[in-house]
Amino acid sequence: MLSHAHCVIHYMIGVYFYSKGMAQGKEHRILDHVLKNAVRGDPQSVVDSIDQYCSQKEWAMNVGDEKGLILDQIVKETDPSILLELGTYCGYSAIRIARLLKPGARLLTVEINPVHAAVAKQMVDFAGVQDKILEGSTQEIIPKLKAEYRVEKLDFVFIDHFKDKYRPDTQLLEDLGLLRIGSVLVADNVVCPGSPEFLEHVRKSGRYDCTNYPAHVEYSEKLDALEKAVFKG
Ligand SMILES: C[S@@+](CC[C@H](N)C(=O)[O-])C[C@H]1O[C@@H](n2cnc3c(N)ncnc32)[C@H](O)[C@@H]1O
Ligand SMILES: [Mg+2]
Repeated sequence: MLSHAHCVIHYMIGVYFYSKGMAQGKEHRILDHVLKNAVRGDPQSVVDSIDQYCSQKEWAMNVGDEKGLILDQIVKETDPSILLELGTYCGYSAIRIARLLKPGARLLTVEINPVHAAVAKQMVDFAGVQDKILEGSTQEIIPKLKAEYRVEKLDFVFIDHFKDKYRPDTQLLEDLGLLRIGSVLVADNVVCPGSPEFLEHVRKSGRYDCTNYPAHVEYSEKLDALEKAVFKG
């Protein structure tokens, strides 16, 4: 059994680490790195700074620089006005996409974890982009997009949250009439960890034109891919 002295020592060690910021999670350490090293109002420097930290210090589940370049290319080709992201995490991909958007375009991004959403809000604010972070689950927020967030149809959707939610959330977007002919869905991690039900749906339902973009898991050499699925109606 721990003696009282042990407990006091434990507590003092805890206070020491907390005061040094070491009790914070990885997401706060990524944010601290950005706040110290990137330039306020410069989204490219925020993206670069996150990539630098996560490739050199601590791995994190941002889409990353390699798949990010493919994502950039698809966003540029699509030139979207209304965008939805499923899974914000620290805001990396939301900032990456936002830096390519024309004035007046709107990106809404949904995050279920309040710690991630809070970090992303500070990251987006520091980067100086206009992304709107909606805190809650995609299943709860997607049905509110039309009435509460003035979304008629989505031009672009980046799907990067829990892999078993890719297919039901895609079907929810279809059922609620949020997709138009030509809406572009881009799904991350379709190889690793993979989302086979989603791939089967977009490739076999006859409702999408699909393209696969092989790449690697962020900050690693493990194989992964993005899937682009263009809605045909
Ligand atoms: C892979 S990370 C997103 C990375 C981000 N797109 C990027 O590239 O910077 C997945 C995020 O989705 C969130 N998430 C998982 N399931 C969700 C759901 N059903 N609704 C909203 N967010 C969800 C997780 O909390 C996590 O922060
Ligand atoms: Mg991902």
